[in-house]
Amino acid sequence: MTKESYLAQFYGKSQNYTDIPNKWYKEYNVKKGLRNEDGTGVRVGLTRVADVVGYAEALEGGIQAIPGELYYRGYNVTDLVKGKMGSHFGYEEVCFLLLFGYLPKKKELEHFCGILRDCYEIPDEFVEMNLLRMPGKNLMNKLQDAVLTLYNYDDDPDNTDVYETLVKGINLVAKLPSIACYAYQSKVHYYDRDSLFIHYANPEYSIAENFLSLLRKDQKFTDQEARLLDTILMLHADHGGGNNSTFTNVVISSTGTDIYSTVSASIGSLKGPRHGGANIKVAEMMDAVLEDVGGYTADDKKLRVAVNRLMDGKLYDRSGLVYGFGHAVYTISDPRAEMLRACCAEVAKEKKQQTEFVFRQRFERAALDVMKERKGTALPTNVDYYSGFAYGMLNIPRDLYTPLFMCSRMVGWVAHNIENKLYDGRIMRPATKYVGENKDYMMMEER
Ligand SMILES: CC(=O)SCCNC(=O)CCNC(=O)[C@H](O)C(C)(C)COP(=O)(O)OP(=O)(O)OC[C@H]1O[C@@H](n2cnc3c(N)ncnc32)[C@H](O)[C@@H]1OP(=O)(O)O
Ligand SMILES: O=C([O-])CC(=O)C(=O)O
Repeated sequence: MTKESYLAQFYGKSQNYTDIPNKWYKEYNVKKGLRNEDGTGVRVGLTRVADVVGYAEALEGGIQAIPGELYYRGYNVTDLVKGKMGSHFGYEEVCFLLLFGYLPKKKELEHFCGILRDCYEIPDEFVEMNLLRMPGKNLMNKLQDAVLTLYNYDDDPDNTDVYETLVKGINLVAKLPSIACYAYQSKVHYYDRDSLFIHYANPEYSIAENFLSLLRKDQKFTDQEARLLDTILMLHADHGGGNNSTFTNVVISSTGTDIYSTVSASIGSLKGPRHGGANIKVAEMMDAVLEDVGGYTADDKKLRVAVNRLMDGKLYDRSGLVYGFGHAVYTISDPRAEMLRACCAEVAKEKKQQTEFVFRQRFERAALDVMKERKGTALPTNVDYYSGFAYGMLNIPRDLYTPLFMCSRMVGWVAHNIENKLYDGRIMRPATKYVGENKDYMMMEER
């Protein structure tokens, strides 16, 4: 027998000793996934950073489904997105709002943008040693690694004072888009065998403009493209304290560890396909669906069959999931998906990608119908369903979909980290119930 087959044998045998029957969770009142019976999340904190509204309390008890809304520091994100139209870039304004709690005056925003832009530059040796010499085949893993390495570039990395956390956090918000681009160029060069180019960050640019300029060989982009990316960044900047990566952030930070360790853990969480990693899964799933149904002209019946095949684990990754649908808080709709759908409709016209967009909408309708029929409850389209489509129209490669989500969410992680340090501060330490038996140790020869 090989070593591996011994391991498989031990693993098989272990099931007799380690099983936890499902009914015990109910018996011991354990909230699986930190969820209540009705699917709502167990309350683990108080926040004034953002409000994710997906249901109301019904008069007769329980919850009532309502259209989703998202507020940053009390401002509806829809209004924030509308408010920047034709004037400033909105992501920086949202960063200010999330970090400081109020909308900046013009001068305040200018100063804040100046501070951010002063942090864009990445030291040459960091790029050479950590990104070019050590390319990563998955950018989220590489970015975890890069963030941990930034610890070494900080003179006082273990200082976790609130103000220091703010300063270090702003530095990360400013630097990570450039690092993500460079990590991508390195991956493309060394793993995908394509040409390498590394542009320098431009301190005149907003974060969205800077990202497009670093990514493209000719560094050119249109204002419309930068504004679309800016809107996407705004929509991903925060999602309350309960989403997995933000919760991870405060759990880790509650031990008193440094911000680099904390953020690296959040990146690991966001990578998961049931969280931020769903944006890449949607893109791959749509390729599989397109192939399965025979192209864009497939009728609605074929699309419904494809949804059923996905749910039965017979198509794509066999997980049974239709990526880009369902949410832990939103019931009827995710406001970010609604906004992104509208943005995509507009840009698809200009980019002549209406065939793809119409197909995506038709698949969405088929998925919503089939999932409602099979699950008995509506599962909403979530932010990840249209974000990848929008990135695609900006010629942003798939490798960068989840990293872009991460770059945007960094500010939310920092804001919640600070809030938690200020107003909770206690080490997170929930409990588990031991449900095994205690046994007397047996000497080797007695077993
Ligand atoms: C930025 C973000 O993180 S947004 C979410 C991105 N993730 C995805 O798009 C991945 C697909 N979606 C999912 O996996 C889930 O909907 C999650 C993780 C987002 C939410 O999970 P939960 O809140 O635990 O799911 P919920 O309790 O609402 O699910 C109810 C039922 O619908 C099923 N379901 C939920 N979403 C989906 C889906 N997308 N495809 C198929 N079935 C689904 C669940 O399996 C469950 O079925 P069951 O009752 O037969 O066991
Ligand atoms: O809130 C959640 O669980 C997931 C989500 O949409 C996000 O983090 O943006």
